[in-house]
Amino acid sequence: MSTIDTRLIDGKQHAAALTARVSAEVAQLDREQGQVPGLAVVLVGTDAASEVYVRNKTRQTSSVGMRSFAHTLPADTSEAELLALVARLNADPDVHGILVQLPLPPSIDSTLVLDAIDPAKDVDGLGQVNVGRVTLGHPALVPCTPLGCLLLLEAELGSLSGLHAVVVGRSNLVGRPMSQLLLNADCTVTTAHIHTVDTAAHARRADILVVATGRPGLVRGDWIKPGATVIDVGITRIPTGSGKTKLVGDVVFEEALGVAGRITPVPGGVGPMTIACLLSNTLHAARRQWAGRNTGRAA
Ligand SMILES: Nc1nc2c(c(=O)[nH]1)N[C@@H](CN(C=O)c1ccc(C(=O)N[C@@H](CCC(=O)O)C(=O)O)cc1)CN2
Ligand SMILES: [Mg+2]
Repeated sequence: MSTIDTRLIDGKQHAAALTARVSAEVAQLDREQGQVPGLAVVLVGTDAASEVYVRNKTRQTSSVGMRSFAHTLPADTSEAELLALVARLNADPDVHGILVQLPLPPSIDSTLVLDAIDPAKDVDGLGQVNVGRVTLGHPALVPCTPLGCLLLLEAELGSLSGLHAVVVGRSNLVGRPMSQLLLNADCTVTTAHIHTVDTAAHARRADILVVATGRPGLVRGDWIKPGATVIDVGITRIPTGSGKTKLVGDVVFEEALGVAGRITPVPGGVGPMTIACLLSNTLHAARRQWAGRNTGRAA
């Protein structure tokens, strides 16, 4: 049986190209107009993975020439204290983007906090105004991970019009906005989730298969239509047996090779695009605030 020569989608390379474009635009804005975008990142508590992500975000924000404002709050911060910080950042003219790192401690209502962010500064696109705009197909600030997936798909495939996309997972962070973005890109979209009967059968019909469940090894090689493009959003750290650990996705990578036409590796696929898209969203948000408009890019 002949196998397909599966092409790896290099997320690091795509992310580096996007980051370089943002960096060049930031330098030009500073040179020509003396204006510098600012991003505030808020971390509550000491979750180890979140600390790493926030450190990477603040480092990359500074490295593209933007102002970075880091706010690290203790795990016992009250909802009212966090809402007060968000209100201060909403009112701060040097802050054009606000990101509250998730997950928040269970004592804090994430929805309340995300909805308190000024929609014009909501560079994570997780507040109800931007979610609603994406759903209506209107210009919006779009959540970073699904935006990164969409940019990878468009860079690899060109027009997505008419393709059948299957999204496995319906989280507010990835699955739901991903399905909406693919619908807006004129795909025929199926969203599979924990209650779906025979997810494998749906997956086998996908030209584009996006998997965002956080369940390592869920998608086997025989779930993939030969030649399909597979975007693996899952990132789970698992033990390797020798006291060491490694990162894996939701797709059994070795089984996908020879079946998928293209696939994102884990690590080095979708992950790097998340922060690059955050920088890009911050630049878009700043431009719109300076222009006196408060909407984001076309969704
Ligand atoms: N407010 C938000 N919270 C969270 C988001 C988000 O977009 N907004 N996403 C995730 C975490 N995340 C950013 O916050 C993120 C996850 C992974 C990566 C990444 O580059 N992963 C690398 C591997 C990194 C490693 O070695 O550990 C990869 O996949 O290659 C970047 C950002 C949850 N919270
Ligand atoms: Mg994201």
